[in-house]
Amino acid sequence: MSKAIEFKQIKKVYGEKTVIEGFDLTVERGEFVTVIGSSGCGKTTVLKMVNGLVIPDGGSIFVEGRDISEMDMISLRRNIGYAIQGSVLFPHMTVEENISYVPDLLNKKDKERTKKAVEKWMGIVGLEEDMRERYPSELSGGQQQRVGIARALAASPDILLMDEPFGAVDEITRGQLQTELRQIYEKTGITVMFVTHDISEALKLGTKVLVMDRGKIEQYAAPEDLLKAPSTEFVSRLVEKERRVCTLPDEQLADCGHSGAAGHLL
Ligand SMILES: Nc1ncnc2c1ncn2[C@@H]1O[C@H](COP(=O)(O)OP(=O)(O)OP(=O)(O)O)[C@@H](O)[C@H]1O
Repeated sequence: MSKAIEFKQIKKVYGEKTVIEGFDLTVERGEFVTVIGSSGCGKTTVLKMVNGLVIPDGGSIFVEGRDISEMDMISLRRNIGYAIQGSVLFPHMTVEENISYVPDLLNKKDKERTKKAVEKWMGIVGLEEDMRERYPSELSGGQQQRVGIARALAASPDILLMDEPFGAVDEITRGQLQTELRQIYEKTGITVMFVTHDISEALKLGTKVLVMDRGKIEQYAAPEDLLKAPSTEFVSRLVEKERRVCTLPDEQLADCGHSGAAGHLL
């Protein structure tokens, strides 16, 4: 596997407060990394540093092998999809216009190609054809979230950053969106970094889980390893409920499907 994202000795200071220091992380290409940790521990900051929305105060970040401080932000972001919680759609644009916004910038002349991309992604995220002409205010929260995901994916980025993208939807929609996202990931082989507060979601979706506390990495491991061998007290407490939901012996934990009902633990 080659490296998609690499953080080397990253430091971030807000005002007087150092929120991240000595942060090293490698995300291999094709990995689905879920990021979980206590509130305010720096998850969003880490994510936003990948697409240059937050600039580190020390260290280097490499995306697909290139130091992002030497790249122009437009070409960096072109290759990185970004979806966040709630509706961040352009309210004055239809569903179609929202999804085609970035592809339109990229294939200015090829309207047909953009139209096909919109059609394809609406289908994949489960949006009905007749929603094309609607405005965000005419959609439910779950539908708006789907448009947000389609928009993040429509330019076919190699990397997808998601910050609690399912935080504002009901449990059923959330389950559907999780399944759809996992299928998109399996079909496209995209590299994903996904921030969540929900340990069940982190274990269910991730091929690797990054557990953070106060700007530091507590553990970075496959879900089954987190359950089998939590490396700190913090991780142990985090996965405790999941382990109780799974009443299998340790060696079979990997097969339990990580589908416990722990909900929001943090
Ligand atoms: N622009 C900013 N200015 C000052 N402090 C900030 C800024 N952005 C974040 N912080 C602080 O940095 C710390 C890390 O914030 P961040 O949003 O990365 O945490 P998080 O783990 O994503 O939090 P949560 O889980 O609550 O969303 C917090 O203490 C936060 O208050």
